[in-house]
Amino acid sequence: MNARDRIPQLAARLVELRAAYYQGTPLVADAEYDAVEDELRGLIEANPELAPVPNPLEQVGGPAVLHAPVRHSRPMLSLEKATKPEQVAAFFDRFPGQSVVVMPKLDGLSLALIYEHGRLVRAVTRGDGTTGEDVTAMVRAMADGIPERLTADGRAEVRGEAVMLRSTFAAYNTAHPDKPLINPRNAAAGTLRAKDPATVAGRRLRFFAFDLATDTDSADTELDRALHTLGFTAADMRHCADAEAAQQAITEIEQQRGDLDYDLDGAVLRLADRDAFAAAGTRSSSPRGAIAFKFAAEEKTTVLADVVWDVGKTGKIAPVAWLEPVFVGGTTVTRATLANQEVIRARDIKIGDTVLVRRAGDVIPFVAGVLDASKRTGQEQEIVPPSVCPSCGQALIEQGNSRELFCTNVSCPAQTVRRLIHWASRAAADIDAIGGVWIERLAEVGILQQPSDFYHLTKEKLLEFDRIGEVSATRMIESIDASRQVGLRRALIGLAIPLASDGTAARLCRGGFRSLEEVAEAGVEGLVAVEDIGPKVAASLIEHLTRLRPELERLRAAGVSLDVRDEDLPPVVAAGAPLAGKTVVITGAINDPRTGEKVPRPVFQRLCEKAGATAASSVSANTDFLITGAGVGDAKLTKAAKLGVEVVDQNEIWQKLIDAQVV
Ligand SMILES: NC(=O)c1ccc[n+]([C@@H]2O[C@H](COP(=O)([O-])OP(=O)(O)OC[C@H]3O[C@@H](n4cnc5c(N)ncnc54)[C@H](O)[C@@H]3O)[C@@H](O)[C@H]2O)c1
Ligand SMILES: [Zn+2]
Repeated sequence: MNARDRIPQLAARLVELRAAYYQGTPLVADAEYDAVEDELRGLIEANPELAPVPNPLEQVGGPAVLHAPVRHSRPMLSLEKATKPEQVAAFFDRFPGQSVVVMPKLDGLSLALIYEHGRLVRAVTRGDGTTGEDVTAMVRAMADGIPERLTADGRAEVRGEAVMLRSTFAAYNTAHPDKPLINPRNAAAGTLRAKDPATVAGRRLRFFAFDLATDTDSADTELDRALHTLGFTAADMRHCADAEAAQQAITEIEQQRGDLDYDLDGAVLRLADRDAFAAAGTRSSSPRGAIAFKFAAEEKTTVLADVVWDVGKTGKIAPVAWLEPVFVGGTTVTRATLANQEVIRARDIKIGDTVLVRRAGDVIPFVAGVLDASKRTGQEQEIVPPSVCPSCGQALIEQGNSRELFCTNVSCPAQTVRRLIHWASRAAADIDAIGGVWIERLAEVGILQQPSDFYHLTKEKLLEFDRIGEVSATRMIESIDASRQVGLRRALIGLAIPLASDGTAARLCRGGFRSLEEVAEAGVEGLVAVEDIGPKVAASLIEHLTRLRPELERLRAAGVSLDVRDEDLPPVVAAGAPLAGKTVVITGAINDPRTGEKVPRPVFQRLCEKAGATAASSVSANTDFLITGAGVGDAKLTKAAKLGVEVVDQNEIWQKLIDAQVV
């Protein structure tokens, strides 16, 4: 199609997509929307005379269909996009000698907060950039990080992004399987659009500031200091003197992306000095003093080709989406979880649908829902949960609010394979020379049925298989031999007992149990006496360890150690322990300052414990120190500041550990 026809078509599509998006019902994922914008931009650049009037690329946001319109004192604009280092360098060249801040481009919705004589008088959405909507009441009710009063005279306008934290989003969806939110951005927009805070309980938002204008010059001209002094949490700004430093900061933000508690879709570069930013002025739809560097999309749409019900190691039967391959979150995804039948029902997902796939951070790829049901052709098929186990045929049972399905047949073949694979996994016995495919094969022919069977495999038996040669057979046997030292904690993990987590196994070791048999004999009362082990977990442990008693005996007979290992014992507190009596929370990446080597967090935690500290997993009023490594998320720091918890850099702690000869 020629540009003359294509341009108006793309322009109309943009208008349509924006309208839907700003209404809170996007029709496509952002990546697809951006592709339409990019194509249109490219065509107009090549054919400027064909630019549509009006040109949607020079307009901001969505249509102003607003209940309570408020005109902005100055437009709320988009940002010019950059994808290449050259564009970052060009930005620096435009502003020689200026300091630039690089910060995450938060994926929420922008708000303008207006303060008069130090009081919050109005909170307004961006709207079409010229006119926004008054959302003051909902912002007051639902958003954290927005002070009601400021020590600022005259008029002050703070702009920033209201986001739903990923943790809030996840907690809400767990608590409301029947009315799930599709992604944090949409959820934030929907929350502020609600008429009544009661209908959106549990959906709190957080505000991060990135812009400030005042009509007096009392505030600092440096943006982040000024925002901080006023009592705002600003977007995490890093000062960069040149393009190279900025590129480095962008890379860092992208690497941290998975560890942060909010979605971000890029990094923003902006002149650090407020006056310089204002003086740089604006283009039709973006300020000149800032650009946005885009990251790879964490959400894309693709076709749901099929749903397969997968049998897990504890017998849970979970729906797995088979997808047309899609590049999202940095990899090609072909499988994603659909969680359970309630999620499928609540999100109204059918086979053949174009679905939104989300892969953010370390979370397993997830089918978030169907964006545009009008794409349906009528050929889509209902996803029907099985009534019997796809592996053994036993009738399934349903459990819990989300009606999870379970096969309770202990000799179910699929479960057997899953359990064997789990026993061999790194967190458990770590038999790394035998992969899942071989475990499945050995289980099929009946040689492997339970963990103890690994220890009766011989090289001769393995060599009977066509595709196992001398070298791999030797490696397999060596790997099995090494795993005999598995010990109490990892053996318990390897047995995959429902409700018992890796943490449970660690707590039992620290609680003084010396062997798996001792745990099995302790009774429910004996186990709940251990800190942080509840009655349900204890009951499950006793039930399953009693059932597994003969297997424990077989493992022992095969020379497998089920005794506690030294490294899992409660730490011996060093004399003159420098952290005695302190409760600490560790966050960020930890590196040994003497070697610069990365130190896994559990290892560092153990060192702190040896120095007398008690480690906790989240910051509370009881925390003495928040120990920070590299790349710490704002959420924890903010919480620490709020609770008056002292924030201590890892290097200070390392010094104490070194001085006390703990390391
Ligand atoms: N899926 C869809 O159909 C659809 C439709 C329209 C727009 N979109 C998405 O919306 C976005 C485009 O919106 P846009 O062009 O209005 O915005 P933009 O990408 O140009 O960015 C401007 C916005 O970034 C936000 N922001 C976040 N952190 C910031 C920071 N640290 N400093 C400054 N601003 C910050 C502000 O809210 C500001 O309004 C794109 O990501 C696009 O994919 C999607
Ligand atoms: Zn089964």
